[in-house]
Amino acid sequence: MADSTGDRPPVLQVSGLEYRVSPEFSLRGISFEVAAGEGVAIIGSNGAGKTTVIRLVAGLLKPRSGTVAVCGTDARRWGRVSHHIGYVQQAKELPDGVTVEAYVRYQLRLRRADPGRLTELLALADLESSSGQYVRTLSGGSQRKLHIITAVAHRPDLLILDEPTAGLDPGAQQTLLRLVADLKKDGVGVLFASHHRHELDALADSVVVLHGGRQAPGASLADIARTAGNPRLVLETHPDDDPGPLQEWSRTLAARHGAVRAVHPARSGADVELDAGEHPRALGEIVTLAHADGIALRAASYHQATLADIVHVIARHTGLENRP
Ligand SMILES: Nc1ncnc2c1ncn2[C@@H]1O[C@H](COP(=O)(O)OP(=O)(O)OP(=O)(O)O)[C@@H](O)[C@H]1O
Repeated sequence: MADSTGDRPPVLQVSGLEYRVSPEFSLRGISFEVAAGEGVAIIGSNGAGKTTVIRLVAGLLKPRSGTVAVCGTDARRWGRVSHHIGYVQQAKELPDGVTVEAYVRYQLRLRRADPGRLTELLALADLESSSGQYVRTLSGGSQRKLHIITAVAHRPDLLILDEPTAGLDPGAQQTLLRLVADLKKDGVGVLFASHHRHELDALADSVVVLHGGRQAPGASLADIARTAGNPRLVLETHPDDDPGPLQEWSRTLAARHGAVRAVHPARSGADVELDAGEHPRALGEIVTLAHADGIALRAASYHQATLADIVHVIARHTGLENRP
């Protein structure tokens, strides 16, 4: 990890972690830190070992070697460190016939947290008006928010999340990411496993890249951005048509659309480079502009490297791809 954590104290220090999952798969030499208020993403393709690292840090598995220290205390002294940790598993069932209020009250008792936090926690997740609703009837996004507020009920220093927005619609994803970002601002260190760029953009200050149970040495968020390149739009005319008018028209786009960084002529049209980040509306907006100006398009498409693409490139560059 090359990204700066300033002078905030570490809430998690993982050093030389090794764990054998099966004869076919082991984690080897995993080392990283999470500082107070810092977000650290663990990324990697399917089966790279992300959940295994999460479960080791959450105390559900015991490492074969290496150390995990939480707020400066060795995690083998679990009784001393468990109250520093809040953990939200990937898929967690909620009970039948229990209201939101009753569930949060129960979790506060379970975690020996201040019972007076009920109102504050419900407000944090915007769940006040749902307090009388049965937890099983909440939307997926609200259920996930409920898990997060109960995981932080005892004011842990480290929040651990496995794929925080998986399965949620875009609106619920944004709400959830805002909730976790607010917790970071309050000084909670956040460790999360992720497959999605938008989660990194919203929460990550640094990154751990895994491939086949090993860690890409020194991989940083800057490497991710560099490897991803910028998103682009490909605008095409019919192959039998002259692409000149489309190319001529597309040259005006940089001045007319805020996300357009550069335009390059291509064989059957134009390649429109956008600024870094995600631009979910840019394609529709630019097609609308073309239509309004009488420009005939045969096809228009949006291209952005996925995290899986990026991880493969980093694994190849760092030599991890060919290691046994
Ligand atoms: N109980 C188990 N028995 C045998 N192999 C397992 C077991 N649990 C996990 N594995 C294997 O360990 C490896 C790492 O799994 P892990 O769930 O940590 O990966 P991951 O990066 O979180 O994957 P995903 O992105 O698909 O969730 C995988 O190859 C998986 O098949």
